Amino acid sequence: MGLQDRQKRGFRRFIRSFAYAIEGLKHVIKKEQNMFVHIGFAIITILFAWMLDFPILHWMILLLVIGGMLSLEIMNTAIERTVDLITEEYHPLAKRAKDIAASAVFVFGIFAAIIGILLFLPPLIEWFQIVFGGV
Ligand SMILES: Nc1ncnc2c1ncn2[C@@H]1O[C@H](COP(=O)(O)OP(=O)(O)OP(=O)(O)O)[C@@H](O)[C@H]1O
Repeated sequence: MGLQDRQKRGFRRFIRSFAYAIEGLKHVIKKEQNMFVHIGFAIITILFAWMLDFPILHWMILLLVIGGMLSLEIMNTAIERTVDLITEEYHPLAKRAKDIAASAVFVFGIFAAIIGILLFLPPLIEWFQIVFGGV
């Protein structure tokens, strides 16, 4: 969207904003190693949830956590790039901004891991008991 288009409204602008969002998404997937790792974990957890036949409520929690984690990582990347745009020199405030943005991902990651344990541990224990219980 050109800067001159900012005042325009309407459906075409709405659709174009989707195209720009997809452009941003493609960029982080291709260029950001952390994003690659998060997507890998997301795929593995979804496969496990499917194998363990998660109930609908557990699927909803899992997808919410995955969506939150990926969105936060994308927002962290946006903040990193904005800081890089402002300065390429070492600056304590640039460090502070990047570290704080990264800490948001870290905090969400800790809670995502706890939720993951709460969701996966009981059905995994049950699965082990069924498979190895008779041994
Ligand atoms: N301009 C800067 N001034 C001071 N410290 C910085 C600056 N840029 C980065 N840092 C510090 O270095 C760390 C790593 O930054 P770097 O730019 O290498 O990676 P990133 O921006 O965190 O992520 P990516 O590897 O995806 O670019 C930051 O978290 C921050 O602590």
